[in-house]
Amino acid sequence: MTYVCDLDVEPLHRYAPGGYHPVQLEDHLKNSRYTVLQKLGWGGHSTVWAAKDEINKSYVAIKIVTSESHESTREFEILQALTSTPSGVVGSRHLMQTFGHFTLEGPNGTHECVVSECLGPSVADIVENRFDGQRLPGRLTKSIMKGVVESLDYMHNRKVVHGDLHIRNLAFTLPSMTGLSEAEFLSYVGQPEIGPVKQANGKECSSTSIPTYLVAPASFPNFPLFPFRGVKIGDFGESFITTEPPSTLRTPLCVRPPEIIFGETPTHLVDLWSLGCLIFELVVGQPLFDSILTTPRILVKQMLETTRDELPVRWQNSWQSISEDSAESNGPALQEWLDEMYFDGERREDLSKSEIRIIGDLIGKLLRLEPTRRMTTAELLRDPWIQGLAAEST
Ligand SMILES: Nc1ncnc2c1ncn2[C@@H]1O[C@H](COP(=O)(O)OP(=O)(O)OP(=O)(O)O)[C@@H](O)[C@H]1O
Repeated sequence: MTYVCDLDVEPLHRYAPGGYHPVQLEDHLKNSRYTVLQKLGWGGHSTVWAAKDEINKSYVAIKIVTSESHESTREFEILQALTSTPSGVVGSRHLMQTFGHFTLEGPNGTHECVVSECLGPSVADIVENRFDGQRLPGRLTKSIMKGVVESLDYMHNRKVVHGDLHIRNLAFTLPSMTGLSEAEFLSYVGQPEIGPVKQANGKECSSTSIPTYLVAPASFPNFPLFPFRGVKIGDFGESFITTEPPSTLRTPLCVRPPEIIFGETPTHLVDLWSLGCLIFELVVGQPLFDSILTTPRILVKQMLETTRDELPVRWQNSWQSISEDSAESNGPALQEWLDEMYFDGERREDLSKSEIRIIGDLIGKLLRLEPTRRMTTAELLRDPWIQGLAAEST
């Protein structure tokens, strides 16, 4: 049976045994402790909902993982270990707070659920929707950069690797929602927009595995960028402890570190590569490496051109087998590319030429093909320019 819905959201075929749990607004979860009010988003392995916590009279995010995926317990344990530190500790301030986890039985199986703080729109969403796909003001960019470096340093000191760092996984911190009425909360995050699910022949949906309607992710129409409360790193679904690395990572291709492309076991050094890509995209408003229709071959060629590094010897055999032509460098090198992209005469240019030089130098030290040659977060935090930045948070 084929089902259709006019909303362009999570794929309907994933509402099947092993897949997503069919959630409807006003559903009560965990013995009625939580009431679902709005959808926050969805990913390859979960749908995420804003819910009222009837005990604490506050609002939380509940990530309901597909029933075939059992990684959320690990995600919860990592998050809890990271955020159990008092909130004043530098580094932990910029990590999503987590409150608990539970399991949910449904027509598609048993789903693990993680309860965490409700965050606002992602940095990518704000750039797209508020700044017309351009770039954030330089002051925010620098503050976010400092917060992310502090957080990564905090995580790496605790032997935790994020594994999926990019601007879609950075979300703006919301003001406190405790004590707000449901109507006030919804006026803030946005009223739910729903699209009915029908059978392809127009008949009503008859399967219990499939929701009767899908919900668009919250649009946060009244989200004020100022006063700026900082951003937090979310989505710890790929995170791991350095002593228990996975065999690979599912980081989006355009920010995937070269060692993952060449099949090496991930280490904390993957986050340093991703940080270099993230800083470039934050500053410029556009990803460093092509994100559309890219392939590992195109990507590695761009990495060689941009970094002007030699490919480590141990990867050269596999590179020969995937590259059709020689890897000669004919594109712009990193600093040249950063200058060209930042001072393009079309977008906001409120960082100075000397700041762009410093940022280019730091990105260059992170984007080393040989993972062990990358600048560490401890070294970044000793950099005088980084030290002079303020990471705003509440
Ligand atoms: N705590 C939160 N507050 C607000 N929105 C959230 C929160 N957690 C997740 N979201 C939203 O839900 C989306 C999906 O969450 P997340 O990326 O954690 O899911 P995922 O299944 O691990 O995704 P993928 O595996 O595809 O990366 C996010 O992009 C974000 O828009």
